[in-house]
Amino acid sequence: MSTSPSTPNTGPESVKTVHVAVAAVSRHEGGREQVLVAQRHAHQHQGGLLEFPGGKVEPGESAEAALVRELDEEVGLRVPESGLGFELSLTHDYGDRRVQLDLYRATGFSGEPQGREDQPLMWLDVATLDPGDFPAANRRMIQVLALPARTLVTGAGVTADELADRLRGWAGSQCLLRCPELDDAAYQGLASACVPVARNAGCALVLHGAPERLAAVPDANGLHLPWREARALMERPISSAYRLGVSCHDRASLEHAQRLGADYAFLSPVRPTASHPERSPLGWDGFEALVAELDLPVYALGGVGGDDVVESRRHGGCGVAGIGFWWH
Ligand SMILES: Nc1nc2c([nH]c(=O)n2[C@H]2C[C@H](O)[C@@H](COP(=O)(O)OP(=O)(O)OP(=O)(O)O)O2)c(=O)[nH]1
Repeated sequence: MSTSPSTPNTGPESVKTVHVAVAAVSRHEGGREQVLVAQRHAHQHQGGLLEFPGGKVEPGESAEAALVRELDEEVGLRVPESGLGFELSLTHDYGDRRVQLDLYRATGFSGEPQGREDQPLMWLDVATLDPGDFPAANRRMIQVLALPARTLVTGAGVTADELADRLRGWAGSQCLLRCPELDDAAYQGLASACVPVARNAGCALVLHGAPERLAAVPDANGLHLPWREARALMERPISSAYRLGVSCHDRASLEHAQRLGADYAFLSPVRPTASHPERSPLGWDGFEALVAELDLPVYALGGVGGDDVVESRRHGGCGVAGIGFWWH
């Protein structure tokens, strides 16, 4: 699942790798993020399916320049390169064609979208995109778009006021309120105070612990199960209207999280950490080996930095989680 340059396959059944740049052209409607989606013509490769606008990168052209050109040619939008944020690069083998897809999020654009190649266009909510409507390579792209790149785990002794201070500058992230020192009553009081704080900061607030904690503070955005809670469950304990995460350390726990219908998992430790010196780090290759083949977005946790998002995604992850990179 790692990225690879668009070099030709030299194997016996040589299939050329086509380098394609695509954009999730993004807008906000009623507080929800929507992206522009087109339907591929029936005669095209992966015809009839939905796609993100974009196209092949010409020889000598950068992916960004290709996107600026394609978005104008295909959907009549003017997007400066500065309006493109890199999200993910992946390769996918369709058997008859191998594609390297570079996904960008386009936030700064002007013009009204129009299907210049007579392709139907629509704005769809990111949270409800159905990977089954898209080519297979888009599954991971959709998972990555639907989740924040960073999960900020709170440090010891957090208060609502301190959280308000610390969340400044982290809009768009997900905050995990982790307070192992608090009993349920104290946690409920703190969580209730933190819901508006996170909302004002533009962050999703995910509670940590047993499902009852979310039932007590239903305005939170989700629940993260420590492994000791997740292991005892046979099915998803909360509605799909909430985000569900699970802490995992090995393949068996990741597969269990996937069976539970989790929306994401943490996998740790990727690097050595002071908090768990007894656990041997997976390293990025170990991380990749565990998440490959899974159909579950996984955050890299343990000694990772806020800038390791691209590294995580290069190794099959959806982003990074941690305390150290934002709390200290
Ligand atoms: N534009 C776009 N292409 C995608 C997505 N997902 C995905 O697998 N692809 C694949 C389908 C195609 O094999 C390739 C894009 O090629 P293209 O649209 O420029 O060219 P094409 O195959 O339609 O036409 P041709 O020039 O090969 O005849 O990338 C996506 O979301 N958007």
